[in-house]
Amino acid sequence: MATNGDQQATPKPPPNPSPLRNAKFFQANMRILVTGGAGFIGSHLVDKLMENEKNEVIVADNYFTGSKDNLKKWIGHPRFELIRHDVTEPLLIEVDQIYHLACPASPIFYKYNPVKTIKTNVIGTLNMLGLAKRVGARILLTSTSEVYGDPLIHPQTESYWGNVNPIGVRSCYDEGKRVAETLMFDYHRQHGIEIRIARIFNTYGPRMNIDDGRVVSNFIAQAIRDDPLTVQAPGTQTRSFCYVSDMVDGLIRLMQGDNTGPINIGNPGEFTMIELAENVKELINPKVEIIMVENTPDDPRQRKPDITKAKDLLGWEPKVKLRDGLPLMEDDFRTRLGVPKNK
Ligand SMILES: NC(=O)c1ccc[n+]([C@@H]2O[C@H](COP(=O)([O-])OP(=O)(O)OC[C@H]3O[C@@H](n4cnc5c(N)ncnc54)[C@H](O)[C@@H]3O)[C@@H](O)[C@H]2O)c1
Ligand SMILES: O=c1ccn([C@@H]2O[C@H](COP(=O)(O)OP(=O)(O)O[C@H]3OC[C@@H](O)[C@H](O)[C@H]3O)[C@@H](O)[C@H]2O)c(=O)[nH]1
Repeated sequence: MATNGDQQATPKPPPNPSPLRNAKFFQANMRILVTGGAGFIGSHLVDKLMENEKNEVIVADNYFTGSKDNLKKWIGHPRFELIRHDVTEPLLIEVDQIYHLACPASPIFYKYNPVKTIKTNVIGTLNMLGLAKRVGARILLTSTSEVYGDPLIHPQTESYWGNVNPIGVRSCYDEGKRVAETLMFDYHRQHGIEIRIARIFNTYGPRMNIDDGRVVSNFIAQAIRDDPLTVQAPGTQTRSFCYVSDMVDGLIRLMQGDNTGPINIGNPGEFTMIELAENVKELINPKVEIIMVENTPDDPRQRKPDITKAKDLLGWEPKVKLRDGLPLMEDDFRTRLGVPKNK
């Protein structure tokens, strides 16, 4: 273990912000870009940012795993703009803040085209840092608990450097995010860019793609369809699940605060995948079967955030327990699948 990134930093003063920030006739006080804003977390973040009438929100998304449907209530709103854009290409706009989320997050999707995933993480982050540098914007990267790989310390603190396979099938994502974090700190140290890094732990909630492939969405869709819940062997591997409203609150606090991070944002409540399946069965469909299926390579065996930094520096901790969050997601999945509760 060694010192954390933000302790090593000797930041230069940030470049001048865009003159638009203080322009007399500028409609909104804060123009915010959300890359990946048509996705699961991004669209909930947009909802929250749009609640503030002083915010103007621009979403840039290539719709690989996201959808315009997630943003339909904002399309046509005067403070909202949606751009079909791939972050591996430069983007020339004027903004004050950048929430950089664009990247497929479900293992099935990020492994589908690994070269594109690593380009999104590396070239996409370079492009967004270039934009931040040109206009003097503050930029937040949604990094991941996957930077800890298959962690050898538990729970994971931000000072842990991780245990990552650099040539494995998950590397396009976890090594990609690690390079993205490096780029963030190099732009911070070399160019004085204001950076924020969130290390997000498994997040769930309404609007996840039904066939997203991640465990919570899989189990809920399976329970509603009366299909067996597919626990991947051995089933004793653990994850800690954060409800999306808590996640969005944490991201906004990090962006608005004074700390570069990296800061873990996640819910420390830890469950084995067998326990998660049992909870879904009990809450959603007591008749459903639980089966064991084959796992994929390099699946991390344990994962739980130490959130001391988030509590101390952001005054943040999650409020929604798993057993309260699952039914909220069930309602959304039932509506989209067209299967009412008492069919
Ligand atoms: N949900 C989680 O559990 C979790 C955990 C850790 C980190 N994260 C990070 O949070 C962010 C959002 O995750 P999510 O769960 O909302 O995933 P998601 O797949 O629902 O959303 C990702 C969005 O990025 C867009 N996108 C992908 N590649 C792009 C590209 N090249 N150019 C432009 N847009 C692109 C997708 O179309 C989608 O709208 C990601 O950066 C992910 O790595 C999520
Ligand atoms: O149907 C399933 C799907 C998954 N699983 C298991 O559930 C666990 C979680 O798998 P997920 O695919 O939901 O997500 P992972 O935790 O592996 O990766 C996630 O981590 C954090 C983020 O960066 C990303 O959203 C994603 O990479 C794994 O142990 C997996 O083997 C099942 O038991 N059954």
